[in-house]
Amino acid sequence: MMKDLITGLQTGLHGTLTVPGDKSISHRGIMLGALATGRTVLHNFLTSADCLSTLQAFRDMGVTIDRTGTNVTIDGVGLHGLQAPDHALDMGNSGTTTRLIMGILAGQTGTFRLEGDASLSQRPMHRVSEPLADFGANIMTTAGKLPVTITGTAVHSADVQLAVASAQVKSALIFAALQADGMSVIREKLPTRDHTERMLQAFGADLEVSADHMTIALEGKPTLHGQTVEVPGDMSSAAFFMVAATLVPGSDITLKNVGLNPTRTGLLDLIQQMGGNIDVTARVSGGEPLGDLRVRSAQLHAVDLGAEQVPAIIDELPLVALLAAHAQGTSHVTGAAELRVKETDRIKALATELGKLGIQVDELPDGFFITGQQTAAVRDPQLDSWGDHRIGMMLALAALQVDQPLTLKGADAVGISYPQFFADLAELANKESETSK
Ligand SMILES: O=C(O)C1=C[C@@H](OP(=O)(O)O)[C@@H](O)[C@H](O)C1
Ligand SMILES: C=C(OP(=O)(O)O)C(=O)O
Repeated sequence: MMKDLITGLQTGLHGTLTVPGDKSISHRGIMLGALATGRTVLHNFLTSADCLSTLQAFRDMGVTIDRTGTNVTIDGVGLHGLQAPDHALDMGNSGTTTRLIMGILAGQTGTFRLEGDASLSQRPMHRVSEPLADFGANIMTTAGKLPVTITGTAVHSADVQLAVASAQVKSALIFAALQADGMSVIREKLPTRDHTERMLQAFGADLEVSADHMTIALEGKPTLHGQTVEVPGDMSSAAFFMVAATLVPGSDITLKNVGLNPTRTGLLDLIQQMGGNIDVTARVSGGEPLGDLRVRSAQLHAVDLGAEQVPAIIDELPLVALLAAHAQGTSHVTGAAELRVKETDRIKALATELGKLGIQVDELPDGFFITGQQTAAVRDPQLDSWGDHRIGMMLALAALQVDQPLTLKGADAVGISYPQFFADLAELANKESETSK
C-alpha cells in the first residue's frame, strides 16, 4: 500500500492518546495462558498481526481462545498439553512468536513445523536452537533459519550462558527450563526486557532473578495458574509520538497508561538526556510499572549510545536516528549490530530512506552516526518502509517537518505492531487521515 504522508506540519501535535497494548506482554499472555491450568483473561491485548500470529498458532495447537476486540480469554491446557497440528504453524512476520514457541515446543509431545514470511525466513533461528540443545531439545533448522522442525522430547534442566543480548532467546530457554525436572540457570549477556520473568512469577512459577538482573534460576514443572492480565500501553508504540512531539515545535501531548518497565524505557531516558521535555506520572499495576507521559517540544543536543544501553531501546533505534538528525552536533550509535537482523537490516534501511530526505547517515557495522540539523534538499520523495513496521512509522514522522509532498510505499507494514498508527498520528496532528492509494 502506498500512502501520502502528512508533511509541513506547522502547528505541532496536540491532544491525549492511549496507545495500544504492549506487543511483548500480549504474546506472552497467550503463551502463559495456554500453559497454565484454568482460565486466563487478557485486557487490552494488542490486536496487531504479530500478536494474532501467536493467538492463531495456539488455537492450531488445540487451545481454546476467545477474542472480542482487545479482550481475550484462554483456557489453559497445562505445561505439556499442546497438540501437534497436521499442518505447519504460521509465524507470519513475528520473531517473538517463533523464538518463544521454539522453547515451548521443545518439551511437548509430537512434531511441529514452523514457517514464516519472506522477511522472517531470513532471520537467525540457530541462536535459539543451539542453546535449546543444552536442554536436550531436538530442533532442525534450515541452515539456521526457518522452516524449523521441532520434535518434542523430555527436556532436562541446564545451566546456560547466553551468547546474544536477546529477550527472545532468554525467554525460549526459560520456557524449556519450565518443562524440565529440577533447577535451571540462565545467564544473560546484558539485562534484556524481563516480561517473561515477571509474568511467570505472577502465574505462580518458582523463579528468581539476581540483583544485577543477569541470572535467572527457575525450578521446572511448576503448576501455572491462569491470571487476569491488564496489558499496559506499548512503550515501543508510544515512542513514535514521544519523538514526534519532541521534534515538531509547538507540540504538547499526553500519552496515557504507557508501560514503564525499566528494561523498556531507554528512549525516554535518552530523550531526557538530549534535552527533551517529558513529564512522567508513574504507578504500578499488575506487577508492571506504567504511567502517563506529557511530552512537549524541545531543542535537542547530540548523544552517544553504546552496547550497554541497546537492549532497553532496541526497537526504538530507528527513532534515535531521527532524533539525531534534528539535534545539534554529531550523535553516534554503536553496539547495535542486532539491528541488521530485525524485520529488515534496519541500519541500511534507515540510512537509505533518511538519505532520500537529504539526511546523511554514516553506517557502521554495528550502528551509525549522524550530524544533526543538515540543510540538504529532498532527493527522492518516494519513501519505502522496506516492509518493516518500525521503519515505516519512523519515516512518517520524518515527513512531518518536510515542506513538500512525500509518499510511503509498504505503509501497511505498520499493522505488524500498530494497526491504527496513521489514524492516531492524524488525530494528534489535527489532520484528516491522508488518502491511501
Ligand atoms: O522478547 C520480546 O518480546 C522482544 C524482544 C526483542 O527482540 P530480541 O530478543 O531479538 O532483541 C524486540 O526486538 C522484539 O520486538 C520483542
Ligand atoms: C523486532 C521486532 O519484532 P519481532 O522480533 O518479534 O519480529 C519489532 O517489533 O521491532
